[in-house]
Amino acid sequence: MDAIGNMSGSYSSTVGLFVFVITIFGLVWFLKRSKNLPPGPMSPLTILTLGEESFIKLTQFSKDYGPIYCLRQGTSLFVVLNDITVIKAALVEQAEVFSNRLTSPGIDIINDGTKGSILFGKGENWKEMRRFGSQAMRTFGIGKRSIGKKISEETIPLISEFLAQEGKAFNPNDVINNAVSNIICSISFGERYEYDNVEFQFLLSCLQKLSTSTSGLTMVNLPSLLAKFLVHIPPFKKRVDLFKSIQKFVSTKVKEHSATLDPNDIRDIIDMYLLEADKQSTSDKSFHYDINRTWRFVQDLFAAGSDTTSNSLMWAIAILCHYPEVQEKVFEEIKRVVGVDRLPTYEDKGNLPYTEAVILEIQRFRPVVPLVGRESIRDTNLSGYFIPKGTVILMNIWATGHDPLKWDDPYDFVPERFLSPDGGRVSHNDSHIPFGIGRRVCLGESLAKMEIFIFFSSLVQRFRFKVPEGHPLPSLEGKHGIVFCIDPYLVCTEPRI
Ligand code: HEM
Repeated sequence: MDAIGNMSGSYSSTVGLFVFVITIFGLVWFLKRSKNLPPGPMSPLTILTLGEESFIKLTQFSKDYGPIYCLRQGTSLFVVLNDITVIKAALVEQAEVFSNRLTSPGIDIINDGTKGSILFGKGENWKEMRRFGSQAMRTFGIGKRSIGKKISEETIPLISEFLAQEGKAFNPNDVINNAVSNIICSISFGERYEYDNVEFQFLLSCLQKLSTSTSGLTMVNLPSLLAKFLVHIPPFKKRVDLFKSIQKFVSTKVKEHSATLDPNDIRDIIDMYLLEADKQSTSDKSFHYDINRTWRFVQDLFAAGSDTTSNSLMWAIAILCHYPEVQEKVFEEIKRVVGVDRLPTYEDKGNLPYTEAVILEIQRFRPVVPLVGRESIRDTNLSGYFIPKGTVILMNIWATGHDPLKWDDPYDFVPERFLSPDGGRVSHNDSHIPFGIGRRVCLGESLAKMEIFIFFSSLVQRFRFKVPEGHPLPSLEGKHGIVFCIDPYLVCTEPRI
């Protein structure tokens, strides 16, 4: 018995020693890795307490901790980049290290996987989708089949809808969203829809519900096992069902396109995708294109391009109501340069510097994507600090646009800051990055600029926007989901022509 007792005693002291050594090693490893991290608040719950205006609170932290600092949520490390110098040092000078989007196996499950996704894709799959997306944008966005003409055509029903309100108070959100989404329908499906089309409205309602349903910073730690369970219960189940509806919608279009595909006449993005899928089926390259995942690419375009552009226009109209003198100056410039007998086109932009400066200032003053999440794919050094692999990187676009070292009176709305002293030219500021920066810069930047310019200048040419009598000015506080949205408001229009 004594021998057995001695054996078990020496066994437990060996295990105890082993645990002790592992703990010491773990502690040394942790301290080594924690050494030289950027400064930041110590609480492991800071991210959870940020709430809706996370980008504003994150900007305030930079007053205490500087342009680069870190936060923790449980075991996840977040590094926030708040000025253009650190953002360029990371996302441009070390583009490869920071080229992954913020995601996790858990989030990926909730989002129905990332295969074929340009927005959330990683590694080689993302690179191929990005190459494909850039080619698609060149061809259907700004290239030979210029979308400028289609956007100008879409202003006609848009203006009709505004006229149909006959000056009564209304919320312009739905009609603007119809026009903007129709542009993505044109490049993706090769067709636009009437605004009362049931199919179209069904698609938009799914996309709308998806963009407001659960997701975000606080889910970074979501374990895959839990995510696999959550997708079967509300509200996550609803998200999965919405994905299925969009998949069904796009798959019908894919079938129709397959049946009529002519490789010599590529009509839209679905045709381009089908052709790539066909090419890859006969090559020995790894398989990136899957016809059953076409919907994912198209859905990403809507997800990234619809709410962002609509909300930019919604902010624009609200801001014009707040600054009627700016609205009059834009109208006067358009009247002088373009006249009132035709609608402005994208080609007029170079001759309308004040109009362009107002658009740039709207995007600085109220950036619709104030915060962008990325992830480091390996250990690295940034601005003298150690950044471990897997760190969540937050690019604070709000902070760069409101940096007092780069802008005079950053919280004031002053379009002239984007003009040369004589007002004849637009002048740029490198801290103005509403479309992000680096390898994952907005794929639809050129398209969005075109849409915003054409819709905005056409609406201002045709209407004077006013707050309905007895109503308050639209609130400029906004709500931060994935997109920084303006709160619903009412406006009325006075036709100018
Ligand atoms: C006012 C309108 C828009 C704004 C402010 C905006 C802004 C942004 C921003 C900040 C990013 C992240 C960039 C980064 O990580 O550095 C992004 C990504 C993206 N945007 Fe836009 N966007 C707009 C419109 C559009 C449109 C119209 C489309 C296409 C139809 C589009 C497609 C995309 C895509 C596909 C990505 C992901 C790119 C990637 O991960 O490689 N966006 N956008």
